Amino acid sequence: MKSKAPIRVAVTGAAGNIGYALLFRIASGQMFGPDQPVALNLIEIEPGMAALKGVAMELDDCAFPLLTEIVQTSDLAVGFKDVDWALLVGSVPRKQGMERADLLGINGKVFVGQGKAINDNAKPSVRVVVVGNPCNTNCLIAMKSAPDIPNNQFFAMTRLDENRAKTQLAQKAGVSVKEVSELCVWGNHSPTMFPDFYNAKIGRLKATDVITDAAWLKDTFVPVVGQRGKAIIEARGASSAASAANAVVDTVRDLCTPTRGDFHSVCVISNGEYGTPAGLITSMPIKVDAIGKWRVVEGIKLTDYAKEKIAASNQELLDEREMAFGQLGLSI
Ligand SMILES: NC(=O)c1ccc[n+]([C@@H]2O[C@H](COP(=O)([O-])OP(=O)(O)OC[C@H]3O[C@@H](n4cnc5c(N)ncnc54)[C@H](O)[C@@H]3O)[C@@H](O)[C@H]2O)c1
Repeated sequence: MKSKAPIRVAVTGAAGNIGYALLFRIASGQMFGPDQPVALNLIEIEPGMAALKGVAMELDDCAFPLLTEIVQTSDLAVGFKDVDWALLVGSVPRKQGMERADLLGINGKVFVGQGKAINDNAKPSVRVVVVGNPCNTNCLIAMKSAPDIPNNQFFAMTRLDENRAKTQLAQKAGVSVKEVSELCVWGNHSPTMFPDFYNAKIGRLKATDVITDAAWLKDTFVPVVGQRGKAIIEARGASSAASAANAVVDTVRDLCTPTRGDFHSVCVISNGEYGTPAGLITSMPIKVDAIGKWRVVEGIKLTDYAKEKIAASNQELLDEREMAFGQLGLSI
């Protein structure tokens, strides 16, 4: 049988913690399937190139049958050349004394450059998933900087938040996590996100009929999910890496696969669905149809409490956009 043409995947921040947990899963076939060859374009900034060489050596040493090529570069034009997917993981971390606005401005510049390079070098069908924080606003900036690439090919990641939320509900209910479905995380990938427990299901039941402790849902579950990243840093001394990489695999795989059953949370361009401000990259429930086109799931009923929480998270995104776009001279 003739083998398929490789899918070319660019990963920025490839020598970082998430990169180290992600690349081996892509190369082993967990993202695109066991018969789909992949080529990896690994992108780092200059100081990361030596470590990247070591990562590439380890990829070689795995002798992955599906891995056809490894490109190592700090040149964005080379890194994004002809890619089918651009996974934007690298990002400048917030340092002590740095204001949120400073972080938005510094990363904003990075994502302007990456957006332009994707626009000019990637395949027109490229799909872009932003992981590096603040991922929603970084994604919006990359999207604005890539005017030739349709807006619906840009995504930011809240799947880790969804996975975290599902496990919290499963553990509270004493059931397997596979029993938990229809749990959308709405809004910004930040502590303001809202994991919608009202519409979640546990088995065939409403989650709120299984977990009847409303105070726990509002006052423990929601903040635990929102603060989980911080709790991991406190426990591990480093931020979530393997679980974040796992969520990247989940996100891309589910964007490539027609959805059977449950929807998933992905930050996408809003067209005003559910009252979200149009033009933002915000997290909503997504399904993919038989020809691979994604759409926001319609008809979900939101409680007033949920609407309030989602509006607050989207307001944070509007504020981030204003701060970042002002500094970068981008227009809304
Ligand atoms: N969306 C999510 O759910 C989620 C979850 C966890 C982490 N994150 C974010 O993912 C990002 C990466 O996390 P990590 O733990 O791998 O960080 P890390 O610091 O271990 O690695 C980041 C890597 O990116 C590289 N880098 C920095 N700027 C770059 C640029 N302009 N181009 C290419 N490479 C660049 C660095 O050299 C470094 O190797 C962080 O912003 C983190 O906050 C997001």
